[in-house]
Amino acid sequence: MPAVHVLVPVKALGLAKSRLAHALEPEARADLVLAMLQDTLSAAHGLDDAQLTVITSDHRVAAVALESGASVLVDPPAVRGVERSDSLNAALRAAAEHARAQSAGVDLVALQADLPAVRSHELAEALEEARATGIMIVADHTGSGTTALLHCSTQDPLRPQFGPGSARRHLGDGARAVEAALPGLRLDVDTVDDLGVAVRLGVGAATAAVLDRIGSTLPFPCPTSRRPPHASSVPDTMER
Ligand SMILES: Nc1nc2c(ncn2[C@@H]2O[C@H](COP(=O)(O)OP(=O)(O)OP(=O)(O)O)[C@@H](O)[C@H]2O)c(=O)[nH]1
Ligand SMILES: C=C(OP(=O)(O)O)C(=O)O
Repeated sequence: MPAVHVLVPVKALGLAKSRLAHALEPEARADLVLAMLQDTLSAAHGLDDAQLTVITSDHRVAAVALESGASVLVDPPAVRGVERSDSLNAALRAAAEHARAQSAGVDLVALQADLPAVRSHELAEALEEARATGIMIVADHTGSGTTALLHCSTQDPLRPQFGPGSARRHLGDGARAVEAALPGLRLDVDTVDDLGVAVRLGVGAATAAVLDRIGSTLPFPCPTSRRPPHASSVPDTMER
């Protein structure tokens, strides 16, 4: 039985990363989404005793997830193919129930899929804090969103409230905020500016390779700097 089950939701590629649509053609955007997912999963695989599940209804996303060693859960039927405001949280609730049915006491982490600069040690640090505290969030680099909801040492059902302004909702619902800096874990990439910051922090190998191929129109230098495989310190170019 795993000690922690990491749940990573990804919507259909045709709908994903609409805030990058002005800068990248649909196929390039899809490739970038898949690459950021790969790098996020690689970092999560570095956690001790972890099981990973990607929740998606997209076959290309599912293929990348399976190749990385994650399990795949299809979106629950009520939300499949429908852009409803709560479909993301419904998908996470269903996945959390599934994970708990497999292993009642498992810790849960609902993790964003667009964290190309995240490091395993950042996830481990957040998890350690949550194991001592209970329910915690990692707020995103803007302070308003949530990149991870950690649900440790509790039998309560997961209550994900992702979406714009989610940090405040999670905190209002009793979650505590992880205080450590964790710049890669906080950097969810939604805009071209976010992507530029991620490149300066050092993105994972999959994202770097895609940016090297598609990034000629982006306003920062590609080829990108790849992060060292076992980097444990934060570069001083870091921005939050
Ligand atoms: N499985 C699943 N994942 C979802 C769903 N809706 C959103 N997601 C994922 O949840 C995360 C945050 O979603 P959004 O902010 O709506 O979408 P995004 O693709 O990150 O960016 P925008 O299109 O620019 O809003 C992304 O990783 C999405 O792929 C859903 O209905 N089902
Ligand atoms: C869904 C969220 O983030 P974003 O829309 O930035 O991907 C969130 O922060 O809850």
